[in-house]
Amino acid sequence: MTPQDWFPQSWRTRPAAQAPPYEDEAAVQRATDTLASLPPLVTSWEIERLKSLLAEAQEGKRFVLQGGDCAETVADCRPEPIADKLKILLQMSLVLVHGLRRPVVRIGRFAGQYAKPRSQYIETRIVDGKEVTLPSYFGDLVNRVGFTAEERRPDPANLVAGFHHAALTLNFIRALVDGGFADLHHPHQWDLAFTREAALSAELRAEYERMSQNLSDGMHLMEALGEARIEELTRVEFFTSHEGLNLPYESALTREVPRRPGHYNLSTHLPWIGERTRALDGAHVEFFRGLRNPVGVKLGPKTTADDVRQLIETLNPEDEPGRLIFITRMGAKHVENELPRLLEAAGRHRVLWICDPMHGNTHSTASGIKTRSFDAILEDLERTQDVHSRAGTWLGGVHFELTGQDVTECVGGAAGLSEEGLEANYASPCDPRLNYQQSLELAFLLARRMRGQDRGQG
Ligand SMILES: O=C[C@H](O)[C@H](O)COP(=O)(O)O
Ligand SMILES: C=C(OP(=O)(O)O)C(=O)O
Ligand SMILES: [Mn+2]
Repeated sequence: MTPQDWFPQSWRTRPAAQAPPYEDEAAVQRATDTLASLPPLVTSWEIERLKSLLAEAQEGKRFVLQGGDCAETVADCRPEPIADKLKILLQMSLVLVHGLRRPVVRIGRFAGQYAKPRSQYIETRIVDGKEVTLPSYFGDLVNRVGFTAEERRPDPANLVAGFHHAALTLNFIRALVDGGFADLHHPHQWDLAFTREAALSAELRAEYERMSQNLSDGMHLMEALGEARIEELTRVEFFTSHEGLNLPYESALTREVPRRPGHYNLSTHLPWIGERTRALDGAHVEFFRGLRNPVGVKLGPKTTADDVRQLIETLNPEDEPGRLIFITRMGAKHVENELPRLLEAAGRHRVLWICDPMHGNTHSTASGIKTRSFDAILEDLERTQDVHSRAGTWLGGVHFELTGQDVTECVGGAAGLSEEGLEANYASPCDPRLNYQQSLELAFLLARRMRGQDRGQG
């Protein structure tokens, strides 16, 4: 079960891209020793269950909704942002269940999405008239976003602090879900405070209310008829995911478990490898190949057919169902040119294709604010769907950077957020997220379109 020559630390023999510039290796070792001694965040049972659901998504029987912050922060480890994130993911999943007539697998980018790869390792700003250069912000697992030498110093103590905040986040999510917060019979409970205010257009609000009423009526009818699948359709589960970037952290939480072969990364259900760290001979691919978790790999427009074939060969040599996810993030302009050859290269191997329409569509405004346009995000999704449907492959999910809060980070959407409006509430420490309304609107547009395509095929 454990691949040849692999052990949780075997990645150390390979070059690790994006490794934080820690100054005190002994302090890193102390932090990882602490992590290795603590109880894990998730269990192998949950991981195997997710893998079986992903296997069904590969076959076109389910759809995956993966979303959350670009960079989680310990400052936002508070009840409202966490509950609002669950609510928007629940609302979106309801729209998708209704539109696609398929169960949706909900996977948060949360409870550990604290490590960020960066384009530049250093950042220069003018402070009090002087040029100051400091390390970039690499996520709260490494340093802090504030622009002082102390905050930007990679501090190994953040590895343990990040783990504790991931545990608090997950504990709250589990309590909410187990306590009935996410019960599909009562979708009105998930309304965000501002749903009834101006945040949703009247048209979308009416459509959402009609749909949740229909769904709720339908469920009660199915229950009355003793429909067996109702339990399956209404059971709400959340799984966690994050970029498995910081290998000292990830490997400290990778363990053998009683009664199952192999090693599990018990820091999350679904770790993924980022676009910047997927080198075939690099440390991340080496580490991931030995995990029993399902694993994701981000694929950008420069990915070659050969990369795809070798990633499949290295990460899923036995073609295990539900094991390998390719998260394509081409950018609206590149999808049609670059995606078809990757689908062809994967051939008949078992892969779950998910579209991340965020990371290929980032640009900066003239005043230097990072943003994404709603239209480009939608276009990326639509083109990706079209390429899949022409190739006869199933687009099995979507991956968004989003928040349940009313931020102003991406432009466009029904409310017509303009570049001038971005500064009103731009809160992300890294990439721009869809706000509540933009997220729900996208779910509606996607569900309508996929339903139309389904009808067209049927
Ligand atoms: O989330 C993805 C990356 O960490 C992010 O896009 C990097 O942003 P940068 O190009 O500003 O470094
Ligand atoms: C770093 C990320 O994306 P990518 O690796 O696709 O650039 C991310 O999803 O936050
Ligand atoms: Mn991002």
